[in-house]
Amino acid sequence: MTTILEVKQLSKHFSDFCAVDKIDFKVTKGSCFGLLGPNGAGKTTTIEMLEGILTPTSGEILFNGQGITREDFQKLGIQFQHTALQDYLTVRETLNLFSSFYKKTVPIDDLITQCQLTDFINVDHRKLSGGQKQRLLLALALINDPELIFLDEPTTGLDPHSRRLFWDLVNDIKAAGKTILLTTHYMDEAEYLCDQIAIMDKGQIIAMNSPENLLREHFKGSLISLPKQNVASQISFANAHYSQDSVLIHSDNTEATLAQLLTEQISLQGLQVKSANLDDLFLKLTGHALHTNEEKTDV
Ligand SMILES: Nc1ncnc2c1ncn2[C@@H]1O[C@H](COP(=O)(O)OP(=O)(O)OP(=O)(O)O)[C@@H](O)[C@H]1O
Repeated sequence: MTTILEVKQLSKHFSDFCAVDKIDFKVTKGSCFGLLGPNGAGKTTTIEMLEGILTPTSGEILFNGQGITREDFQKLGIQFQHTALQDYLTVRETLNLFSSFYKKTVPIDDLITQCQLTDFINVDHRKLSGGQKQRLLLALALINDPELIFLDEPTTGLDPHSRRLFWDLVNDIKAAGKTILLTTHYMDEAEYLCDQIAIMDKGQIIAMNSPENLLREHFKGSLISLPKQNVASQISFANAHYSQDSVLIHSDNTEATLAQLLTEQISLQGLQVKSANLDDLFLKLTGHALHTNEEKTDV
């Protein structure tokens, strides 16, 4: 497996604030690599250094084994969280305009088909829905036939149908041999799309592996979820995490844990035994949930 991108001890400080703190990772050619984490974790700062938008405070970025150069930046495709597009242009005119910025481009009609924009080519881009706009931004990121494509939180705010459609497009791009680096704070998106993920929190990478291996590594048994109101006081289990509405117990022996709950006269109403997902992993690793300010209590 060939490494297309390697990051060594990369850091970014804004004055005395450390937004990215000595991170290391490698991205394999043809894979989808995910940077995951809550708001403020340092994901955008990281990819903006990789894209050449921000200058790192320290560390190295290697592209195809060599220090990344200005020419290499031409081989990247970037879908920003917010891209300012020229007003009054249709979808096709916008694609034509961006196409004129590059020496090497792919045929616009191919991009229109690939990104499912056929029905909107003559529509002013300002009239597109959220999902349609994201597909246009994806087409713009692909216009220079890039080797490596950065997608910065591409499905934030989209409805479930539009997200699914976008995920299918990303998988098609990967199947065509392109490499994708994606940031997201949706764990299900990372689980669905990414071959490798790095979980970031407070500027650091706190776990990195394939989603399956991460879950296997950190959750040996089952995950028992109980509504919080069933538990009057803190229960005497190791590995109990309190989230907003529930108590999660990581159990190596489901039967024994259920027996203990009954012994402690805790109601099993609403109890679920489930497989752990990446949200559960984030809670376990950091003590706080990805989307709310929740607290963990180990008792
Ligand atoms: N130009 C800047 N000056 C000062 N602080 C900054 C600057 N840019 C980012 N930060 C801070 O660095 C931290 C990381 O921000 P960053 O945008 O990289 O996070 P993120 O993980 O991408 O979050 P989000 O999901 O909200 O986009 C945040 O605390 C942010 O306030």
